[in-house]
Amino acid sequence: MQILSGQQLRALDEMTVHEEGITSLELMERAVTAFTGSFCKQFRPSSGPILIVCGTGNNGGDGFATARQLHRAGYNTHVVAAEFGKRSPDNQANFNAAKRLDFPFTLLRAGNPFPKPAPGVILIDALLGTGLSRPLEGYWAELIERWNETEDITRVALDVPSGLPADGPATGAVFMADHTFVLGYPKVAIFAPENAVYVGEMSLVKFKLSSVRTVLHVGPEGDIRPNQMLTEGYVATLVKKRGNSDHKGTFGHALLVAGSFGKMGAAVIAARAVLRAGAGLVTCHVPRSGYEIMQISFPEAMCTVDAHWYQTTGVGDLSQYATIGIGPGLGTEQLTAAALRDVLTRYAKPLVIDADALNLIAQSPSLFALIPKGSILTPHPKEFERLFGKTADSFARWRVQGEAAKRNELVILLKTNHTTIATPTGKIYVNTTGNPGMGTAGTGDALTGILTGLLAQGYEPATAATLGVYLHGLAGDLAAEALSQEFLLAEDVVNHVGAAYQELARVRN
Ligand SMILES: NC(=O)C1=CN([C@@H]2O[C@H](COP(=O)(O)OP(=O)(O)OC[C@H]3O[C@@H](n4cnc5c(N)ncnc54)[C@H](O)[C@@H]3O)[C@@H](O)[C@H]2O)[C@@H](O)CC1
Ligand SMILES: Nc1ncnc2c1ncn2[C@@H]1O[C@H](COP(=O)(O)OP(=O)(O)O)[C@@H](O)[C@H]1O
Ligand SMILES: [K+]
Repeated sequence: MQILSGQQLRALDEMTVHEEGITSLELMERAVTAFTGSFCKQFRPSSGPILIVCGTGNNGGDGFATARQLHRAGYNTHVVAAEFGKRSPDNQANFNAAKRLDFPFTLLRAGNPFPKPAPGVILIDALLGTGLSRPLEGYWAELIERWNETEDITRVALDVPSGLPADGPATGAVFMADHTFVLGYPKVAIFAPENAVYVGEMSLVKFKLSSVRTVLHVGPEGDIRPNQMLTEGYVATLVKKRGNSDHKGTFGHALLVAGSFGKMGAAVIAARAVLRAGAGLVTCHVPRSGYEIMQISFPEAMCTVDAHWYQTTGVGDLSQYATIGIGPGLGTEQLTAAALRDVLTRYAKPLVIDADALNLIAQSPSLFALIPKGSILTPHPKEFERLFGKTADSFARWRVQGEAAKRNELVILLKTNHTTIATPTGKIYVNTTGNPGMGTAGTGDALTGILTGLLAQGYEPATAATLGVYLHGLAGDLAAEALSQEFLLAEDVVNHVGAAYQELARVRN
C-alpha cells in the first residue's frame, strides 16, 4: 500500500471531491464514519467516558463529527473545543452541528485552566492533524505534555498524534497516543522508530478515495523515504506455488558461511532458517571446532570444514551454490576478512550479507565495491551506522539507505521495529510485522537464513527481501501469540515460519 505525503493526501482529498462530485464536508463525514466504525469495535460505551479535544482545522472538524456520531451511538461524550485560530469551513460546520447536541461542550482558550481528564477517560486527540505547520508551543504544548503525563487514561490519536509532522522529524511537543487511528493512507512519520512512543498501536482506517495513482506526481519532489507499506494481501501474492514434480534440486542449494568459536549458535539458527524457508539443501561452511556442533544440532545441514580451528579463513568451490548467506557469528578477524574478500571476488550472483560480514566491509570499504549486484544487506542501526556513517534521525537514514541501494544496485535493509527495505529501483518498503519479543539473541540470524533460503529458491532479490522480512516478523508474531513475547527465542521464530506460510496461503485463497 502506498505511503502518502501530506501534500499527496491533500491532493487526494481534492481529487476525490472533484471526481465524485461530493462536498469536502461529505468526505469528512465518510472518513469519520469509517473511523468511528473502527473505534467502536475496540472501545465500547462501557469502556469509559469519551473526551474529544478538537482543534480549528479539519482534524478538529473530524473530532466534532466523531463526537456527534459517538454521542448518537450511546457513548458518554464530552467535547473540548480549542480556540487557537480561525476555523476551517468544514470545522465550523461540524462545530455548529455538535454544539446543537446535548452533551458537555467546553471552549478552551490559551491561558484557561488546563482541563483534567478523570481516571478511566478515553481521550481522543483531534487537535491537529496533517496540517501541522510549525511545532506546538506555549499553552498548547503544555496541555499536550500534561496529558502525556496523566495516568489512568487511554490516549487515542485521530489520524496522527497532534504535533507529529506527517513527513519529517518531530521537534516540539507531541501527543503520546496508546492507539493511533490513521485515516485513509499511512503517513511516513508513523514508521520512524523514534516516533513509536507517540503512535502506540496503529490501525489504518480505510474509506473510499480516488485512486492514489492520480496524486503520485505530487511532491515533495526528490524526496527519498519509504513509499510502500507491506500488507498481508500483497505479500501473500509473492509466494511461489510449488509444482508436484519439483524436488530438492529445484528449490536450490544454499551455502551458509557463518559461525566462529563461541558463536556457533548463530550458524545453527541461520542454517535451520534456510531450510525452514523452503530451500532444498544447505551446506554450512564452519571452522573445525564448529563441525560437530552443526552436525549434531542440525543433521539436515551438510558441512564443509575450514582449515582453521576457530574461524573461517577460506571457502572452497562456490560454483554449485544457488546463493550464499554470509556473516552471522563470523567474527571480524583479519583472516576472515580475507576469506570474505575471496568469496565476494569469486561469486557473481546475489547473496545475503549480514552481521560480521557487514562489520568487515565497514572496516575495509574496498570490499563494498566487490558485492555482487542484487545482493541483500541486512544491517541493524548500529551496523548501518558503521557502513554508512552517522545520521540525525530516521528520515536522514532512509535517504542514505535509498540512495545507497539505487547507486550500488543492492537491496539494503534497515532492521528496526518497522524494518525498511530499499531496492535498486528506488522503492522503499516498510514492514508491518514483528514485535518487541523479537528483541532477543539470534532473530537477525534467523532472518539471514530465511532470506538465503528464498534466494536459493529463485526469488528475485527485492521479492526475497520483502517476503522474507514480512514472513520473519509474522512468524515472530505467531510465536509471541503462542508463547508470549518474554519467552520467545530465535528458534521459536524459525519454528513458526510454517504457520506464517500457512497464514499467507489462507489470505491468498
Ligand atoms: N483523506 C483524509 O484522510 C481526510 C482527512 N481529513 C482530516 O484533515 C486533517 C488535515 O486538516 P487540515 O489541513 O485542516 O490540518 P489540521 O487540522 O492539522 O489543522 C491545521 C490548522 O492548524 C494550524 N496550525 C498548524 N500548526 C499549528 C501549530 N503548531 N499551532 C497552532 N496552530 C497550528 C494551521 O494554521 C491550520 O489552521 C487530517 O489530519 C484529517 O484529520 C478529513 O477531514 C477529510 C478526509
Ligand atoms: N520491537 C520490534 N518489533 C519488530 N521487530 C523487531 C523488534 N525488535 C527486533 N526486531 C527484529 O528482530 C531482528 C533482530 O535482528 P538483529 O538485531 O540482527 O539481532 P541478532 O544480531 O541478535 O540476530 C530484526 O529483524 C528486527 O527487525
Ligand atoms: K490528531
